[in-house]
Amino acid sequence: MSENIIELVDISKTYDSTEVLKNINLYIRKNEFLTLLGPSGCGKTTTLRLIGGFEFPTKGNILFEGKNINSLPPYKRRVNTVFQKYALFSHMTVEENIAFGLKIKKLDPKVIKEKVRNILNLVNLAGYENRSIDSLSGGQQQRIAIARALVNEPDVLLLDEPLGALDLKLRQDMQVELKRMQKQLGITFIYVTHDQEEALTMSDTIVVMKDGVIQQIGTPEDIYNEPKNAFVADFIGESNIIPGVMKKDYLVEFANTTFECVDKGFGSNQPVDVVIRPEDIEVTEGNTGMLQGVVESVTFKGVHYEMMIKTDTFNWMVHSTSMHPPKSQVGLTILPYNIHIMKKAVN
Ligand SMILES: Nc1ncnc2c1ncn2[C@@H]1O[C@H](COP(=O)(O)OP(=O)(O)OP(=O)(O)O)[C@@H](O)[C@H]1O
Repeated sequence: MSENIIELVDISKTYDSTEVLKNINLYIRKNEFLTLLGPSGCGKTTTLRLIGGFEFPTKGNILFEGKNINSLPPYKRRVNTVFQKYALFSHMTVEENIAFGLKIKKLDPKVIKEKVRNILNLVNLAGYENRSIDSLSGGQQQRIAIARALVNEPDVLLLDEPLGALDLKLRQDMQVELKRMQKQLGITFIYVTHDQEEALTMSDTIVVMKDGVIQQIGTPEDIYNEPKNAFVADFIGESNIIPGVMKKDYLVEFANTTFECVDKGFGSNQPVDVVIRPEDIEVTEGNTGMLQGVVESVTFKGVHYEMMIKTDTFNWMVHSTSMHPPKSQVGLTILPYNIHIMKKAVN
């Protein structure tokens, strides 16, 4: 048996002659926390709905533990879903909401009570059995929605922007809690978000999508440090993206200057995108550095200063813990391993 729990093989999905998923190949390992990340409309929810069985692929195969489940209805898949709108039954108590699926399965009432108690412990809402849904905060309701899915002990939990409606502080707390639950229960989580920070915080694997095409699959570190193209680099964090030309091995030209870089084997005279993170540019005072510029603006961001620095050819965004005042002359230095050479984005 493969260690992949779910495999999407050459999946395409067309709605009214528009192809919204284009040849998706994705292998999801048992017990991993995998996140589908991308801008609105890129096909994240559609991918999740295909896995849940709420939609069927136009082309390709979906495998569960190696077996084709293309035509299996949702209730026969060992998969549960938590949607953004939690869809709890507001006229029922917490216990009735969580027990709903178990009652349908005709489990012994004593077993149901025990399971509800355990799952409420897990989501840190022990003793909430008899509370009405209306009396709970948004964050508590969301935890009940998660508890209701988890109590069925699915092998895979699909989560579609489950924290989207919560405010920032609560969202961050819930991110930590969700991750803890996932590890504790050993369930495979497939998580949809358009929030890059959320994806970086929680995931074992991130799948970056754009216009129905997978742009990159990797660990958060891979995606952040080695983005495959300018789209991924820009989406995953603020970056300086400059058109450049690979001159020959280890040399790239951009901003009218030739820089040493780490060779990617793209060949000579290739047009490329050069991506440089704001925190990877060193700023020094006066007529110094590899490029010379003038500070246009400074914004205090709490941990660092964000400076916009204008050189002859480009406006650079720089993050630094030391501040250089507006209008001051500065030098910029970029080390070879901080110069990321990218292919153009795929469509
Ligand atoms: N039932 C449908 N009929 C027609 N088009 C659809 C249907 N469902 C989704 N689409 C289209 O498919 C594309 C992908 O939608 P999807 O909901 O998967 O994107 P998403 O990445 O989840 O976006 P969001 O973050 O906004 O939810 C969109 O252009 C959407 O309009």
